[in-house]
Amino acid sequence: MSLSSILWALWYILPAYVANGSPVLVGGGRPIDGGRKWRDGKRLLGDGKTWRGFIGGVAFGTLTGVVQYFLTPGFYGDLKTAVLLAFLLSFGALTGDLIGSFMKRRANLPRGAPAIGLDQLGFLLSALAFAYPVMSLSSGQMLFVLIVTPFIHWGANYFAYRMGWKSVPW
Ligand SMILES: CC(C)=CCC/C(C)=C/CC/C(C)=C/CC/C(C)=C/COC[C@@H](COP(=O)(O)O)OC/C=C(\C)CC/C=C(\C)CC/C=C(\C)CCC=C(C)C
Ligand SMILES: Nc1ccn([C@@H]2O[C@H](COP(=O)(O)OP(=O)(O)OP(=O)(O)O)[C@@H](O)[C@H]2O)c(=O)n1
Ligand SMILES: [Mg+2]
Repeated sequence: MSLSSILWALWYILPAYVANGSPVLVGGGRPIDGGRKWRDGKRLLGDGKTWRGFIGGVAFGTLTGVVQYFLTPGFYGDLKTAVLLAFLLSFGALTGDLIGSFMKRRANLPRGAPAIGLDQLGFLLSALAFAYPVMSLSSGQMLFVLIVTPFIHWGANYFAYRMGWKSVPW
């Protein structure tokens, strides 16, 4: 695979990364599950999934797509496509994140406990699936993004931990 197709793959997926990373900075407040429990007596999603994090993440991710369009209009064709793609990548990423937390709670893992694989790739697979109908990566590019995202995710989380934004480095 060429270097340029690798760089375009990272450019394509960037809104999903911003959407997934920004709740750490903008999240908080009322949890999406409203404190409700599932029939197993555990929380539906937990206090780590908030409305402010979800909506803020979708907003920043979508905004990223607007900025990307003005930097590389040719990649998207038109602004509408760029915005729709960024919205679907962001909404997909954060929906995948919620599904991941739902699964973690069912597996009796407390908020913030690591779930290797799910934490690093759940949001990504969901983002790719939501965005697929609008614009998609080649299979080689998808494979590349799937391989590098766990490393970027770990790097970003470690960075956020060192900055004091997160209490755990994962
Ligand atoms: C390849 C190796 C070994 C290392 C890579 C090192 C690397 C790429 C470091 C990135 C450092 C960096 C710029 C981090 C962003 C800071 C940040 C906000 C991190 C928060 O990460 C939280 C984490 C939450 O994950 P979880 O919910 O799944 O547990 O999110 C992971 C983040 C990513 C997968 C994406 C990485 C982030 C970016 C490429 C840029 C994201 C930019 C923002 C979030 C800023 C937007 C915020 C606002 C308010 C505008
Ligand atoms: N929809 C979201 C997603 C994340 N966050 C914030 O971002 C932090 C890190 O996100 P994440 O690692 O996904 O949550 P965890 O606290 O690890 O919870 P879980 O075990 O459910 O993944 C959360 O603690 C929370 O402060 C938020 O407010 N709203
Ligand atoms: Mg976590």
